[in-house]
Amino acid sequence: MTIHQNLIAGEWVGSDAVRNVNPSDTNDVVGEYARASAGDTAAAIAAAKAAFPAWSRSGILERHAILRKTADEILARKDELGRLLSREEGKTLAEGIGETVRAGQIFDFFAGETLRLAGEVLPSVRPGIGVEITREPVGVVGIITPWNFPIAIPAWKIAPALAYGNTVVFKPADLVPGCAHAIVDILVRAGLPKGVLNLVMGKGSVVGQTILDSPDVDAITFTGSTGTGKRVAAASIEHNRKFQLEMGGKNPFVVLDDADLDVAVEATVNSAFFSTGQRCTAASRVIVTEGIHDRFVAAVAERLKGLVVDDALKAGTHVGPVVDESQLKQDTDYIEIGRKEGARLAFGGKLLTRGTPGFYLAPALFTEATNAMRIAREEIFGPVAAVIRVRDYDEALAVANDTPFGLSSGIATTSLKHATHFKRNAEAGMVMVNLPTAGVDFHVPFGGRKGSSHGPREQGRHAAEFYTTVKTAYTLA
Ligand SMILES: NC(=O)C1=CN([C@@H]2O[C@H](COP(=O)(O)OP(=O)(O)OC[C@H]3O[C@@H](n4cnc5c(N)ncnc54)[C@H](OP(=O)(O)O)[C@@H]3O)[C@@H](O)[C@H]2O)C=CC1
Ligand SMILES: O=C(O)CCC(=O)C(=O)O
Repeated sequence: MTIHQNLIAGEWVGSDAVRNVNPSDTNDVVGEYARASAGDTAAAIAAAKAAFPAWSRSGILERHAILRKTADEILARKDELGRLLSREEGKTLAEGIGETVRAGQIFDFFAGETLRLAGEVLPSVRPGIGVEITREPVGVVGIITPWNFPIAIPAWKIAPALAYGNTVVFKPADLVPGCAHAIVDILVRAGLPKGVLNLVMGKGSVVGQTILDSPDVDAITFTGSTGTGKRVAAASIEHNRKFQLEMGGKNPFVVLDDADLDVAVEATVNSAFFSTGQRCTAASRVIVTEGIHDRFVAAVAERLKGLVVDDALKAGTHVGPVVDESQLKQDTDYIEIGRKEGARLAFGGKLLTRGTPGFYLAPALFTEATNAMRIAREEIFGPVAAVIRVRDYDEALAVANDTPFGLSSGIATTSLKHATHFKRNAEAGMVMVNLPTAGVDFHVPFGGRKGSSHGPREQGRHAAEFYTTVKTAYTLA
């Protein structure tokens, strides 16, 4: 089997490789991927540092052409790349192709941003002096990504980093090196100069930690768990570098008595269970007012009965497997915790056997949960949701906001008054009305509040805030 190598200073290197398997069928080896050492990672950082002066001064047309070409190739190969994604991560083929298209659109968007770079010219408060405000690249950006969006998250970090003139050391999650390798290969063939983008696949404790500890990394953008996020923060403060964190969520979806039942059920099932619930924007707390509660729970259970949990690549599968054994254990441990806490398992929650050895779990719906239970407070990151019964809108809003997290939140209602009030008062970075909490646009800001996020927003033109640094220049006329 060919080894997919790391890219350091423009050279594909590495012979120490591991096999990556398909979570739908652990007998299926997706590929062999090189593992970078701490020394390889240091070499990648040095290469990015050496490439920075030239790349930061490169023409915007060159950057535009490379990003545009990358977008075109990703979009042209969406079926093949989407299939690779589903094979290594376990989301369904439709979800894998959808995510690949989103990655192509992100590269396209940031290709356009290179042509829209702008500054400001202002008069000084002192007569006879001019003031210019410009944005400059930050330097070497360390990009550390999770396994749950193996192509979209790397795309929404790599594309703006390069568009604004930074160089990159990219460390993808160990579970999903395939998509990472594929997009780096596309970018290099699109004409990226040597050293501008370096790929270091391997373990977080080795590769990731080397990036965190390096004084030559000027900024780190991270998506993943709260625990690792805190390490990124501590190391970055130590090195006085810029950092941006996207971490967990415990997102609420509120269903009011006046909701359209079909809309509420569809949004809940999508939010909680699609992509196997493995989205930081997934709704895992469904907060339902008394008047609709029983009808709503019955309708959700009915809808869940119709969901096919099976091999991600099979036609007709609605929910693929959990990503690996350790995440499956985390999910089933929490299902047991929920039972012991006194919540009622109204649907699913059992391990499933399919035609291939994979990590299959029936979507689990708890009812009679309270917001104090661990299943309502801690991120599970699987197809597990808890319904919490409340009296009215005011209590629903209070429960929705009673969480250490603040990424996304949603409401199902036909009341303009409640929708408007919820949009203004939900303590979250993103609010959805009659829509799932997950599944966001690629051209607008993405991010949260409280324990979910730190630093400037990702995506859209707001991404410039993290990937550039502002300079104010004064000139005596
Ligand atoms: N909000 C989100 O989008 C996500 C949240 N999670 C949450 O995190 C839990 C665990 O998932 P997991 O993938 O282990 O999350 P991690 O936070 O461990 O992984 C995210 C990234 O950080 C890397 N990493 C791990 N340790 C270090 C370190 N010491 N220094 C630098 N980088 C490091 C990982 O590498 P490697 O893969 O090699 O370990 C990976 O690339 C999930 O169950 C879920 O609750 C997970 C993924 C996404
Ligand atoms: O909901 C989405 O579209 C994005 C979710 C995401 O970025 C995540 O789960 O990490």
